[in-house]
Amino acid sequence: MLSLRAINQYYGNQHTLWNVDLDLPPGVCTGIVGLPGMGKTTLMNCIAGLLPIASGTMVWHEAGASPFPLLSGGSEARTGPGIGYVSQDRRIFSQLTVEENLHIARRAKGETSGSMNSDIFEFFPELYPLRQRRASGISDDLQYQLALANALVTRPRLLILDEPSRGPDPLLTARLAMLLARLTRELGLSVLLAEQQLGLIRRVAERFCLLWRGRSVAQGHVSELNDPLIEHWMGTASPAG
Ligand SMILES: Nc1ncnc2c1ncn2[C@@H]1O[C@H](COP(=O)(O)OP(=O)(O)OP(=O)(O)O)[C@@H](O)[C@H]1O
Repeated sequence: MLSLRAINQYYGNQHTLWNVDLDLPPGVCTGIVGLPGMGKTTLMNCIAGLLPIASGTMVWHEAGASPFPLLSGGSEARTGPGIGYVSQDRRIFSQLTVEENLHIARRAKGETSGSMNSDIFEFFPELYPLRQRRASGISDDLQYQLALANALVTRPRLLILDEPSRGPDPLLTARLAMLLARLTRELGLSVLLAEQQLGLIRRVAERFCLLWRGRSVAQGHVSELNDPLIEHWMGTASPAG
């Protein structure tokens, strides 16, 4: 489990994350919700090691192992427990083949063994016959699957997905829900998903964290993400407090 405590982050003088606490248990998908500009991507980038944190703690707990603090460096330090990240722009190499993309993803995480890990195709069977195809020549949906496969090929313990529904042909609700259910249930993966589409959050997430102006203002089981709460923090009216 990853435990965040009192995380603060600044862009220059702009205080962007304010004392954020969050636990990401194994086998659970947690949805980060909030209006645009509330800090979802910033929080994910901090967890992934792509942005520095001003203060707070971020500790990985694994059964039978010593707690592993994640704050000692940039993204390299996050490779200990293993974090896979699919950003809004997906980051695949479009001129390379599907197989070459997976190979580079493994090398980028320091895995040098020559054989391709075929297990990944169990989760993405549609990519298997396309192994030698250039990524630019496959559909948007399959490109998103490839970005997911790249993030998962080194078997991370935490998967972070930033706004998967933003793509032009999104791998949407039903398929993403099925995939995340398998990843959490079969692999015990922790999943953190930022998303403005509440329908997707309700379908795939078990827990939620609602951000408002960089503060975690509500957390709980996704069944508690009810209309009054959403209206209060994501409606047109300005919330009090
Ligand atoms: N690189 C940056 N430099 C300065 N300010 C930034 C930077 N990136 C984001 N911000 C600001 O930080 C705040 C949080 O932005 P962030 O992108 O994390 O929000 P978000 O909830 O992910 O929004 P969206 O849903 O639009 O992606 C916003 O006020 C944004 O303008």
